[in-house]
Amino acid sequence: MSLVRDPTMLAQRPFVKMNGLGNEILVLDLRTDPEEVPAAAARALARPGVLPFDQAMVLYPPRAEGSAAFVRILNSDGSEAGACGNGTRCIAAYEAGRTGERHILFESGAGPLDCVMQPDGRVTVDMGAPHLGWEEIPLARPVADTSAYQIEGFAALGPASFVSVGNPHAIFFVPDVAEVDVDQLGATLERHPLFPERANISFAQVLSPDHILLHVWERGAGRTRACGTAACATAVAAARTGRTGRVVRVTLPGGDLKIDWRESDDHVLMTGPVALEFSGTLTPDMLTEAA
Ligand SMILES: N[C@@H](CCC[C@H](N)C(=O)O)C(=O)O
Repeated sequence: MSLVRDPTMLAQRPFVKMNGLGNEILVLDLRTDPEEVPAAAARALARPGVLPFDQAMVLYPPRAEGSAAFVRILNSDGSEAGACGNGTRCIAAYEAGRTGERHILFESGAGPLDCVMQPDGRVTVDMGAPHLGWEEIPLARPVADTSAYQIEGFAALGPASFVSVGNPHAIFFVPDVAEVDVDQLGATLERHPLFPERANISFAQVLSPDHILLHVWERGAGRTRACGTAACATAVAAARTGRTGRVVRVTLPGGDLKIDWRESDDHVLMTGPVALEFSGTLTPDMLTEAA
């Protein structure tokens, strides 16, 4: 990979714009000619009127046998994320479209991502086992019970549950998500001192033991129409606290995901639709913030 950090080095590279339940995903396939994507280039591309996205999934040459690509995930603010469920489903569909493969493996900073194309066009991704210890999430100080912890100053929300599925999540179970000011609370809690790496903030309403309504404020991207890892983390938190079973439907503003926290190996499986929007070529003016 080049060490040159001039964002315009990425000009003339192809891009594909996709979405998973309205979670806006930009795919940059740099496998044939790898190049660094600086944070400034990600921020420039994500600007309104350019290629607004929630996450960019950047594909690099595989490092392990059997893997299609090593994936780097960038939020629209240029920060790096360890995991992105909807983005992973999008790149699986992209790769399936390119190769005809139905079973695709990627590698990410958080570990392997095993994806399967379903006959109905939906994509399932195995997000691995959740991490529940306070150091793994991570939290700034020891919390004995990460399934229910009252954050000082937020008593009205009740206790939060913390889960990492390769990225940090805090989940609040509330009686009515429509009553929650997601933008104000999300922006404040994302940067709460309890989260040394910031956090994705979810507000969940349990409708029944197998159905959850979810609104999410994403770290590094703000309020989004869907967040796959938040759906996984919320399903784990809900099952852990006895609110639901281990298989749930999670309804987000952009649509439904099926989450299965598999008992046999503790892995979380996420299934949902993806959409291909358009493709094109990056130009220098897209890649510079001053443009
Ligand atoms: N939209 C994603 C989550 C992306 C990463 C997140 N914003 C973070 O910084 O951890 C998903 O579908 O999981």
